Formats: sequence, C-alpha cells, structure tokens
Amino acid sequence: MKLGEESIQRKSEISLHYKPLHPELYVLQESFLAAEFLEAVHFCQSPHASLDGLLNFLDSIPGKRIYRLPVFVPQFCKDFVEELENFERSSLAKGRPNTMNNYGVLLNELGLDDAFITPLREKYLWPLASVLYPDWGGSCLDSHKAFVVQYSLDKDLDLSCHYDNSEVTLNVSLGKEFTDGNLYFSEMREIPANERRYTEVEHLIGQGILHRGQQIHGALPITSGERWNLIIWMRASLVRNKLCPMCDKEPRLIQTVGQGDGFTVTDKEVRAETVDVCAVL
Ligand SMILES: O=C(O)CCC(=O)C(=O)O
Ligand SMILES: [Fe+2]
Repeated sequence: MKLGEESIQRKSEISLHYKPLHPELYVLQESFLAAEFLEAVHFCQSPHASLDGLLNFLDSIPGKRIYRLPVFVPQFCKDFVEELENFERSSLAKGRPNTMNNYGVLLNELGLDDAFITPLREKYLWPLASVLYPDWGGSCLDSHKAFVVQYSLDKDLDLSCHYDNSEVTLNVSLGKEFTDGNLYFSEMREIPANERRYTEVEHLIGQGILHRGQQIHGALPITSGERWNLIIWMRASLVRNKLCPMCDKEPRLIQTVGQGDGFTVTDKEVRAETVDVCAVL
C-alpha cells in the first residue's frame, strides 16, 4: 500500500465507527487550558514580550533551553485519558505512535488534529515557541505530528535515547498514576555520546515540557502504574526544507498522501504532503 494510505484508511474507519466517550474534547476549549499557560501565551503576544520576561512564567532547566509550565487543567487530563482508554478498548485498527513507542494513539487518526491540535499549535504554542526558539523555526512552525504514548508494566516501560523528527516538541504528562519514568535530556545531537551529560526532568501531571527536537532525550523505566503523555512534534518547513533533521542532508522529497513529515516542495504547495526519503528507506 502507498505510504500514508493505511493511516488514511484507519482514520476513515475510526470516523465512521468510533463512538467517542467525551465528544466535547474534540474541539479545543480555553477551559481545558491552565490559567498559567494562558498568562504565558498572552505575555508572548504582548508588545513587551521577551525571553527574559517569559522566564517568569516558566520553570527552566538551567543552560538546557528546556522549559516546563502547566498546560491542561486536571479535569481535562482525566477525561482525555478516559477517552483514549475507551478508544483502546475498541476493536478498530490503530497505528503506532512512532518507530520507538509500541503503545499509544495517533491523534490525527482519532480525528483530533483539525479542531484541537492545530488550533493549540497555532494560537497558543506558536507564540511561546517564537519567543523561546526563534533560531529553531519557533516562529514559523507550520505542521505537526501529535500522539499519545503509553507506558505500563505489561507494555513499554521506557524509551531509549533519541532525537525527535521535529524542530520543537511539547510533551505533556496526562497521568494516570505511576512511579519513576522521568525524562532525561542531554546536549544537542551533534555532541559526541561520550561528552554528553544527562539531566532528569520529573513529570508533573497537566504540565508540559518544551524542548528542541534535536536535543537528545529519553525516558527512564516506570516501576509501577501507568503513564500517558501527549507529545506534539512541531515542524517548520522553512527549517527542514534546507536540511532534514533526521539525516542532516538536503531532503530528497517524494510525494505521499496524508500527513507527511512537514516538508514542502514550494511555499505555495499544501504543507506536509511529502516525506524525506530518509524516513522511508
Ligand atoms: O516518554 C515520553 O514521555 C517521551 C516521548 C518522546 O520523547 C517521544 O515520543 O518523542
Ligand atoms: Fe522524543
């Protein structure tokens, strides 16, 4: 089957046959978002927006350009996990989140992109990323891949060291209850492995971590319970069209259907309709 076609088929089956438990979650509402998150976004949209000023609204890992802030209110996290569990229980076909995580949900296939993740990126994450990561395409993020990862003792426990196929990533802890499973971050991927130092970052439910996709990171094993996190890999075609972040070469693009990897052939063409061949060879 052509690249992307299976995903389109799954998405269409889901939209025909899946009955959401919480249909109201499929359209982003400001009431889902934490007050601190809204304040930080408003600051970024104000005429006196600056990195120094924004740091008053965020926790930052010194020297790492990794930031944490509340994103969702607790009720949203609870309802959202319930919705994902309900979907997991359905017999509908499910795609894997990415090449590393075996368990979780592709939010595009579940029908959450258009009215939830895209407005979240455009209205809220874009102002934050443009202040935090202007040098990493933060001000020209134009597509994303969003998924939820799930860890438990009988599923995946941890995630090995990697970098993301993104310019900027948001990782929000959704619950449920678990012990350990901290994220760890080191330097950007060009730093040789023997020179890397790792810093652990704890999950706080409802809170999100913003980081550059090319910063090496992974997740330690959980030792009990169940962990669900929402991951949004945000892409800037202006950045990745010049150099593929996965293989460091000028991308050689091939046509695909569906989501693609955020490259564009020309600025006028519909975004995300191509993938770099490095992702498929
Ligand atoms: O386990 C996590 O929360 C991290 C997931 C992650 O880094 C990824 O999917 O790119
Ligand atoms: Fe990652």
